[in-house]
Amino acid sequence: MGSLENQNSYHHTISSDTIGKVITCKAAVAYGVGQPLVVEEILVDPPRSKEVRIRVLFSSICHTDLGAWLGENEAQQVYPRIFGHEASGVVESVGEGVEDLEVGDHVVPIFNGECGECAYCKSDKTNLCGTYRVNAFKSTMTGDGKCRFRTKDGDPIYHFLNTSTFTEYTVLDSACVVKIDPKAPLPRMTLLSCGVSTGLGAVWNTANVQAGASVAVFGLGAVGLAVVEGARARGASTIIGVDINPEKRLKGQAIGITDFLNPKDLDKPVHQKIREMTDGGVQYSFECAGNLDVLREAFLSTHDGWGLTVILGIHPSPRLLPIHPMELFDGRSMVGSVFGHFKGKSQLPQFAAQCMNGEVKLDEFITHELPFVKINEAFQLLIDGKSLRCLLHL
Ligand SMILES: NC(=O)c1ccc[n+]([C@@H]2O[C@H](COP(=O)([O-])OP(=O)(O)OC[C@H]3O[C@@H](n4cnc5c(N)ncnc54)[C@H](O)[C@@H]3O)[C@@H](O)[C@H]2O)c1
Ligand SMILES: [Zn+2]
Ligand SMILES: [Zn+2]
Repeated sequence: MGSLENQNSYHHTISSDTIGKVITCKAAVAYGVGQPLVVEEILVDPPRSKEVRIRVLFSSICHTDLGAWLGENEAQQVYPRIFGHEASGVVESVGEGVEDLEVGDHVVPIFNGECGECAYCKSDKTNLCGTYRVNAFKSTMTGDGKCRFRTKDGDPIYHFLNTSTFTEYTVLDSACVVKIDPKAPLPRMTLLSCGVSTGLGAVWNTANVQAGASVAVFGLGAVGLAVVEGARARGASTIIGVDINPEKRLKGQAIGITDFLNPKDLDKPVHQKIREMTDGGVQYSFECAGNLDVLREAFLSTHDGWGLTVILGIHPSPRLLPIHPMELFDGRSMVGSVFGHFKGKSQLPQFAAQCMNGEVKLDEFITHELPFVKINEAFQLLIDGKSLRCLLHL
């Protein structure tokens, strides 16, 4: 395992020997809520019509994987299952009818697919595809409703978020695979598969933050810090980072927060403090902690009349929004953002170019690297608040 920089010229040779055949490879299989993942050999079927099989080279762990594995957030509880949705890799083979991808292409999977043809894909108001949108309650392939993974005993292993990347080989609908410039460093492109695109996109596409704006970001994990990076790149003049983990202050400052607040250190609710600091409230707040009490604080931190709160965190059921409808009469609004409102297949290549030319800085986001077999350690780093993204080498 070399350093990140060495891998910027990473190349993986794909042999044609496996095309059309079942592949035996290593995967990290979840057998139950919160149980350590088991790294073992599984069988991966060839891709069927409009599907693609990928050799996953790098995968990182997003809080959504953690929440699903802990049974905390909205997700179907079916086992055995292969989690993981933030990755990069190379196309090993393509099924019938796949025209835009070929063997050897460098790709990132997207959990929120884009068919390009349905009413949703043709609308510029949404990035939710009618067929391939993210669905936490789906655990099989779209085409035939079956699994492409099996245990060595032949039992099905279920899929997760259209992707399942904690495995050396995975099968995806081609609508959920984005081709990336082969010159782009794959280790860093892994971040574009979820966390960084989600955070940046929420600022650029969902809120459309402009230069000079004031912003508050609640939860400084990879998603929240990508919001910070997006706000910095747009020239926001005030970027307040809020986190209960004091270690996030330095990380936030390295990327671009102008102020850090730890709600535990305050003698008043954090929204009151933010309103005092910003002459009545920030223009934009972003909830990236997945906590409804935090969401209420984020909502009340914005200025009345024009404040906008963007929800990025995934919230547990069955609680509902923590606001009274009359509070909306004060002119604050709230909107959800999935995958930063990026239409993955059509817009991610351009975003990747902006990351490569330095407009967006990705340096701070990969804090750890581990071999795939140490995946449970990587989960623990995220649970303990020590890592932003731990890059697993498969
Ligand atoms: N909308 C989407 O498309 C999308 C995509 C990716 C992730 N997510 C969700 O975004 C959230 C963040 O993901 P991540 O990978 O950055 O997670 P993370 O675990 O790395 O970061 C979460 C941060 O929130 C902080 N936090 C926890 N409780 C808090 C509180 N009460 N007040 C302030 N800060 C608090 C933690 O200390 C941590 O720094 C998760 O809920 C995840 O499921 C949504
Ligand atoms: Zn994610
Ligand atoms: Zn579509």
